Amino acid sequence: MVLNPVISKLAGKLVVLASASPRRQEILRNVGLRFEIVPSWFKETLDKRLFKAPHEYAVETAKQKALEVARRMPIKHLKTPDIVIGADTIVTVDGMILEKPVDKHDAYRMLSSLSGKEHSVFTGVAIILCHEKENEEVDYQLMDFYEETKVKFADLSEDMLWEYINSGEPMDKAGGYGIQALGGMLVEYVHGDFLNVVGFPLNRFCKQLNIIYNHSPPSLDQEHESVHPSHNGTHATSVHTQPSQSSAAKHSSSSTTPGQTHHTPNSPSTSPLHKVKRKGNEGEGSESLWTLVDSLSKHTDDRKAELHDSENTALPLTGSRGQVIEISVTGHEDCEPHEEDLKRISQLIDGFRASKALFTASQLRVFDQLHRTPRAEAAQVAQELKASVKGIECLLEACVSLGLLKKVSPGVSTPSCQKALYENTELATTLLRSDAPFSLRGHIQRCNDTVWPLFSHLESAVQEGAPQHDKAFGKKTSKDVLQDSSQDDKLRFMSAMHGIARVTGKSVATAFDLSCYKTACDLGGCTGAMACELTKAHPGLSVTVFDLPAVVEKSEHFQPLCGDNRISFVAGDFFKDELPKADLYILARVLHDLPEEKVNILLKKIAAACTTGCGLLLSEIFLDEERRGPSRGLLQALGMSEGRQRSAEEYSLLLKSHGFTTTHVRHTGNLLDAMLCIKA
Ligand SMILES: C[S@@+](CC[C@H](N)C(=O)[O-])C[C@H]1O[C@@H](n2cnc3c(N)ncnc32)[C@H](O)[C@@H]1O
Repeated sequence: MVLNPVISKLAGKLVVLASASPRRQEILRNVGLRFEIVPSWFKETLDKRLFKAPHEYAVETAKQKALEVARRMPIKHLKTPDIVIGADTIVTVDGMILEKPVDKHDAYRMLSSLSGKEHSVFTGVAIILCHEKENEEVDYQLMDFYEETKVKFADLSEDMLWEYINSGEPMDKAGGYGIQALGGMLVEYVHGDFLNVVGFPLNRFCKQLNIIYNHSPPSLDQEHESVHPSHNGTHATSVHTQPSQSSAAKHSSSSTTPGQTHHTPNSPSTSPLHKVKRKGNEGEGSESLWTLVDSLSKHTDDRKAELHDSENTALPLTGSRGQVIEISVTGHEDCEPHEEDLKRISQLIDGFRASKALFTASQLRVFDQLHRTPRAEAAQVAQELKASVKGIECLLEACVSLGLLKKVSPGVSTPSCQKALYENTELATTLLRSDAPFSLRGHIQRCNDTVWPLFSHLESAVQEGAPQHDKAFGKKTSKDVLQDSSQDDKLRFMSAMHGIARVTGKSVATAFDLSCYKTACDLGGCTGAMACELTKAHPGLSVTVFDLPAVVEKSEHFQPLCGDNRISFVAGDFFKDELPKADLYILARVLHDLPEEKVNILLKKIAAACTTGCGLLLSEIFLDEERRGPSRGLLQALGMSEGRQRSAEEYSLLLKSHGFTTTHVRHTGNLLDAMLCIKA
């Protein structure tokens, strides 16, 4: 077994995986490799047309990813890794390279092109060894390889395709499928390394590591080892003793950004900072390839220039194996931030101002006032709202810039001294007026009154690992805040829930065919907004809204919502009381807020109340598998006291542990996603 000796050689070394893919992380973790994860900033934007074969593209992308991290770490993280691993997986069919789909239609295009056919999955892997020298320069040596696996898909019907796409699984996967999960059902056969399809060719990687650590790599002064073609045809290399330039290197040099000077032997550098040569030389029996990639000074002056390179630039490092490559890196240039990055960061910095401007306008009822009296001057609005003209003028202008209000220019015939007039945008009319059917005013108020104070103590919340209810409200937990709240506060809470349920209810209620169910029970159904959408969408369904007595008592404030006599309210505590009988239970925005033990108590109770075939409709924000988004879920988690946000897969596993099988997952595109599970 090649792995164990390699693992022990890696002990104590800083191994870095330049990939955020949880699948790659899992594969490597499962074999006991200890590593840090530093996702690469290199964007996968190399021009595919410039590569003769698809695997060259995958290998080049893997190299660029690994190199970007290897070069960034000494500068940004102030530590030099010993080894950086980069990988890129692509799917090819009919001469096309398929990466990750950008949206559902792209996923459809990809999956339908794979239907009934054999395709290839290539993973390019780059291993970069970093050698820190005494003068604080870092030298990099590169080894790369790729693995090909053939996969055949069954014929996929339209229904199957869409069902799979709507599961959300295709979105972050090369070729639009994940063989290790639901996508496995689409596959007829796999020829080659299965893990290569998952995202990392482990077997081949271990062999390469074995070559690195059990045959010592060449010193930088030595001639470098060369490669032989591998037996499985996945890796064809040749040995060159003469300098030559590969097509990939030629092409990628054309993508060099202004300010950089990357040179191949055919275009020597005029002012190289580092000039590095690699010589090809055949080494008997060896399978390794070493490329001296680059030297990078850690001195401060050079850092700026190197950062500039490291952001997302395709460096023409190597061509095909065994060729002489020269690289020169110009330094001492100012690192200009990208325009996009500046926009993004200033949006984030100003985000709190925008939120607070919206909260204030909503609180002062600016949108209600402009609905009553559209096209009003700031002074008029100020007078009605009993606020200062100066303050209201600033607020109205800010709201215009945020797209909440429109500023109507005085007409041509009106005197130029006439003041600007303000009116609601459509967004304000639909969502911000307090009497709009889909008003989010209650939710906005709650954000202002409850979330804002909590977030102003975020630093201590993060330091202590707990939200700061005591600092913000003088109460211990969110439950205490709710319990001790006045009748008005309770109504406000319900109004906040109501707004979100109104805007999301239809997407959730229509996400699945529920025609087989006759009775539903919405546990924690609050004002009955979801029940209303469910009865509208499913004419044969009656819904019981089950909530705490204090909530049910006040539900009449929100009635009649849709005047349907198929909706009834039952007061109770779902942890203590018997649950109303139903053949479909609904849990919308309940589980994420509960501590694990309470989640299990509740699910156990529901499972006990269910007979076989009984449904459970869950509606929550589903995080993506890698927990990289959506940010509204992750930001919400920052202020949560007891619960946790989960991915669809995590919910699915949780429900499975209580005897429910997930049949459908819908990323609705609305604020909440949905999952339908059946009691097995
Ligand atoms: C976050 S709100 C969600 C409301 C609604 N499902 C929605 O999506 O808009 C949680 C709801 O669960 C209710 N709830 C909390 N604890 C409960 C309990 N022990 N028994 C019954 N309902 C409860 C709350 O009163 C509240 O209406």
